[in-house]
Amino acid sequence: MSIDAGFISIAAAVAVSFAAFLFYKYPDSGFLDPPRKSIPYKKGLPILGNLVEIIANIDRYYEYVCDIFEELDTSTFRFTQPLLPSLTNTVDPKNVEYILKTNFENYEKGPYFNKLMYDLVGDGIFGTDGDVWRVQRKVASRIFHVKNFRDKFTRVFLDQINIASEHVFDKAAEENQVIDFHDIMFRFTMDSFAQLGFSVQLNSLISRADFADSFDALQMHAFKRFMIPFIDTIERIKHYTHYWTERKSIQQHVSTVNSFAYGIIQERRKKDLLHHDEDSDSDLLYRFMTCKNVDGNLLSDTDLRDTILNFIIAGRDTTALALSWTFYNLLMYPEIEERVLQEVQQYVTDDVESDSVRLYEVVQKMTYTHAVFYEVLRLYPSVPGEQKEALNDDVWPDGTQIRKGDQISWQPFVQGRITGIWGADAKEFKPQRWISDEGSLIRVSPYQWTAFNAGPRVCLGQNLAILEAIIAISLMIKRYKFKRVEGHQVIILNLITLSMKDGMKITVEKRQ
Ligand code: HEM
Repeated sequence: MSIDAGFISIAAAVAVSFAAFLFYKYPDSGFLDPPRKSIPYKKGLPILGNLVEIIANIDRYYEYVCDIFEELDTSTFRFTQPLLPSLTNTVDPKNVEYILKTNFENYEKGPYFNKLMYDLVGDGIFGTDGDVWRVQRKVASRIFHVKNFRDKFTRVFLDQINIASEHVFDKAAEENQVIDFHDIMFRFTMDSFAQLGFSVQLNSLISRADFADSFDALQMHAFKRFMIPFIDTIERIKHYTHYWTERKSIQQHVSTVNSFAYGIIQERRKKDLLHHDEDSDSDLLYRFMTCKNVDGNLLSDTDLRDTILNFIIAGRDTTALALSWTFYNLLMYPEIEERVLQEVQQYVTDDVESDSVRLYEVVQKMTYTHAVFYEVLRLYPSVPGEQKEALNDDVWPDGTQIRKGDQISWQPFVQGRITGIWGADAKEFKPQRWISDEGSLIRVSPYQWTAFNAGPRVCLGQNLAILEAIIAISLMIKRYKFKRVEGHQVIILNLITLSMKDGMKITVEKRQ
């Protein structure tokens, strides 16, 4: 035997022994991520753990997680995966309360989350912790007061629905067009938030803004980063090959959203030199342009870009999706649609419809419509899953032992469908469950119904979103009868938000 052949034989024997050792050490879990005694886990492949199954189920990720909770009959379990941090999932409201409130200081978004989301959220409110987060939350919270809700925000929503009526729905009804309701809702919430947050008239309801596609592509990429190792390398290769394809690379999408955000900032800087007006002197952008950061300095354009993009994620996608899933359910259940219509006709009379202050007052009284919206967010929460990082070892109320650096996750989507939490009819759409025998809305613990998050980081726009949704539902249902398009299926698309794969195609009829 030559020296080379001998060397190859030895190397092969070492490799085979090492592989056998890995198979022995990780028979059903990920490399370097063995099971732990205190936490049930989902058995997977040797060395690869759950990685392959997760990738195979990526399009139905939260339904897949729901299946595992049911299969293992547990309220907490771990995935094991090679090359990714340990991930523990829980649906137990006591654990969720502990993570979000009782031991809030121990659970941060953390550097891992921030790194994966950085292209999109930068150092904005969604990706940061500690003082940097606290300052942004305080500044932003200044716009959420009753006077703004009543005198400004309601008017904006009314104006934008009127634009949608004139430019989209009336036209679709007259020309018997098929339109994508999901897309229209994204344009409605985008234009509404741009107007109330940045005093910008985007008019994307009139013609679609190209930045929206880039924004969506970046969200899809960020979601995949949590699930697929080396996704950035794959994207980098695509970046160098994109000249031969039609598709934009991630870097190009980043430039598109950046130009959009910097454009808004430049316009405002120019405008402020020329004149002041009541709206832009008190809006969100103004508050951030005039505040000081933790170092006592005014925010840079990069900080302002992060603010704009974070609030667009917050203000556009979440509410657009909630509205899309609301009409999806109304079209599925005509008897529920009929009850909403009756309530709307009772409260939103023609004179109320043209008076934003009265509209603001009456929508607060519409119990059934609120119940429908809450039920939608129980089964179709706009943010289906959440993730944080443990700063120190910890023990959860159910005894789960968490280690420093672990990623932990709770899923509003899964929590909403668990029979142990909501009863045997958990998966059924029943708005009535939100209404007490006395006819008032039932308050459910925010650690059980986590659609708006809870604790110190509860959604800052919760009341704004509910107001916007109830107004939009009321005006659309009062004016139009939407119809599903035969043969078109609405399919869940899991991103960071709960989207619709091919949108929701509808036709429109005007109501008399
Ligand atoms: C149906 C609509 C909405 C839903 C379901 C929703 C849900 C949520 C959830 C789950 C979070 C926590 C996200 C996380 O920390 O990872 C959140 C945070 C937040 N939301 Fe909303 N949201 C909605 C609408 C809005 C709107 C319209 C705004 C407008 C300003 C908004 C502003 C925010 C902000 C600023 C945060 C960050 C809070 C913080 O970290 O301190 N949201 N929202």
